[in-house]
Amino acid sequence: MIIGFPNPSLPCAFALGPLIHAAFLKNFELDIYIPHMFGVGMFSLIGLTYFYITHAGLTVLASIARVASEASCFSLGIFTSMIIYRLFFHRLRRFPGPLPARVTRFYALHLSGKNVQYQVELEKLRDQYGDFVRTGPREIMILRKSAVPLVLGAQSPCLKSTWYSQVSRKSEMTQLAFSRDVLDHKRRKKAWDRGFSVKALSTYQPRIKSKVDILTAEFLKTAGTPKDVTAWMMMLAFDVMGEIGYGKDFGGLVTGREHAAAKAIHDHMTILGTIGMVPWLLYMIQFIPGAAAGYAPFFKWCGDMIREKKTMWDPEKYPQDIASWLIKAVMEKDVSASPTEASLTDDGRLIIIAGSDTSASVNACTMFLLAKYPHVLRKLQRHLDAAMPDGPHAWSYNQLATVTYLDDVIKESMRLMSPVMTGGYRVTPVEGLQVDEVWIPGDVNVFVPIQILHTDERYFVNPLGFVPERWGERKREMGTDESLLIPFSAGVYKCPGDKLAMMSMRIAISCIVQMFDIDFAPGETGEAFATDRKDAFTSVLRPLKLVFTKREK
Ligand code: HEM
Repeated sequence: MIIGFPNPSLPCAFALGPLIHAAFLKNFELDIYIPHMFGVGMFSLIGLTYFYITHAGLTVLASIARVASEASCFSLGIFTSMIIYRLFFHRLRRFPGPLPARVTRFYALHLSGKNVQYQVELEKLRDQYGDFVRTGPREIMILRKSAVPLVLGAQSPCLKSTWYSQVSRKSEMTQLAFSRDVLDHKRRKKAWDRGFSVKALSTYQPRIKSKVDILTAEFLKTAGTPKDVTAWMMMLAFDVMGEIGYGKDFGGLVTGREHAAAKAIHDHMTILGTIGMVPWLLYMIQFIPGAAAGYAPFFKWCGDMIREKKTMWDPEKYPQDIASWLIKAVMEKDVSASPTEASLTDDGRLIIIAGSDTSASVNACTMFLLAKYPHVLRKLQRHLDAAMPDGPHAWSYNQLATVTYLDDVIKESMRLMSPVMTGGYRVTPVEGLQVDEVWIPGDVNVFVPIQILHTDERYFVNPLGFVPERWGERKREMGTDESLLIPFSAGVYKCPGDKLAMMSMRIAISCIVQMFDIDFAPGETGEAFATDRKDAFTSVLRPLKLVFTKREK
């Protein structure tokens, strides 16, 4: 018997749920406050239990049982309210989409978790529901070419969505890519851009070539025997980014083994890519002791490198790598400087994460496509031979500028097998966004899935064919719209490393193609490689066995 004390009945606890939801939860960007809510929830439960024991004369067990049933009723009230609201009253209620997706982000996690091929699941949703699909309680996937400038373009009013708060909700504590503060992002991007200037790129070019030389020497040594290009292109990309990013050698190409830092990233990529479907879940995982332990070698490597570079800083020396450009801004207290030690270290990780898997994926996919379409390989070889008739010894980056077909091949490879498949999530401005005949309300997450757009038959003739000529000699005939090729995204959040990536891919692909014929290894069809690409924000590829045979003169 409790006399004179608050005695909330179970119906009261249930009724409190919708009240809290209507007054508080539904009006905030909850994703980033989930840990706080858990904290408040736990604190309240313990407090209430203590109260019933000390002030209401209940035994410990009775008190726990009572709080548990009240908490269950309260949760039931909240979830019932949420479900009813999301289904029948939400501003997106009229948009088509699967029922569970309207209710919870966990449905996206379920779709992604099936086979880590979210891009395939999204394609099915597009086929079933059309160009505007409600893929989450407050998320719309848009498949219209007019959405590209509106959502991603330089003049777009859309900002980065909650997806980018998965590490911290404070921009000054995170890497550039996760900065949601417009001014912070704009300021900091200038430091990155300096690291990709024409002059900086010219210092990187011979160093990339020297890494590619190690790779081609290895291919030459073992010519005719099957090579896993997925693994080798990854080691090349990491060695390149170690060199260009930090002036350090990961040593993958020489040892033939993945560096511990690289392995730390790859071991967790698919799981993190999937959990990222529910950004607040990913945000919370970092608070679980030991959950990020697998990443430790990578975090340590980047942290050590940044510290070492700061200690050895020489203001007189022209920066030789991307990290040095970022550190230069910090040392000179430039406005573009990474604001905190934490954000600088996180930027340091971004250098490797952003620059390696993406380029590795394009290189491996291009090798696959050249093996599958030998007439394209032959044509590219003819163009390279014409530009550099004296063969590999006369290879020159300047001469490559005349081989426009090389860029056509790379672009077509990125169109057909985009290394970033789904792409960045944005949030609409308060006044909403008009896309053709459809008005999307404000404060709604939107995205244009890159891979599906790239293979949309309305926008690309023969969308599943590998036709590099669509970017060159047949551009007009095929009506190619370059603005719809967005492997590097677009607008203010566009990849600043695009020119470095293009340079690096040009060097790698031209050197390999100039020296070798490329075929599938016996028993390898490339079928699984092509169809089983995982979508972990950047793509994760299966091994692919190819044979590189030295070309006859
Ligand atoms: C083929 C290679 C590459 C592809 C396809 C690619 C693709 C992308 C895409 C799609 C984004 C935007 C992601 C979003 O909207 O959230 C991005 C951002 C970024 N990329 Fe790349 N990238 C590549 C290579 C590189 C390289 C070599 C670097 C050099 C370190 C780099 C650095 C960055 C950075 C710093 C951002 C964040 C930009 C921002 O938030 O403003 N990327 N990249």
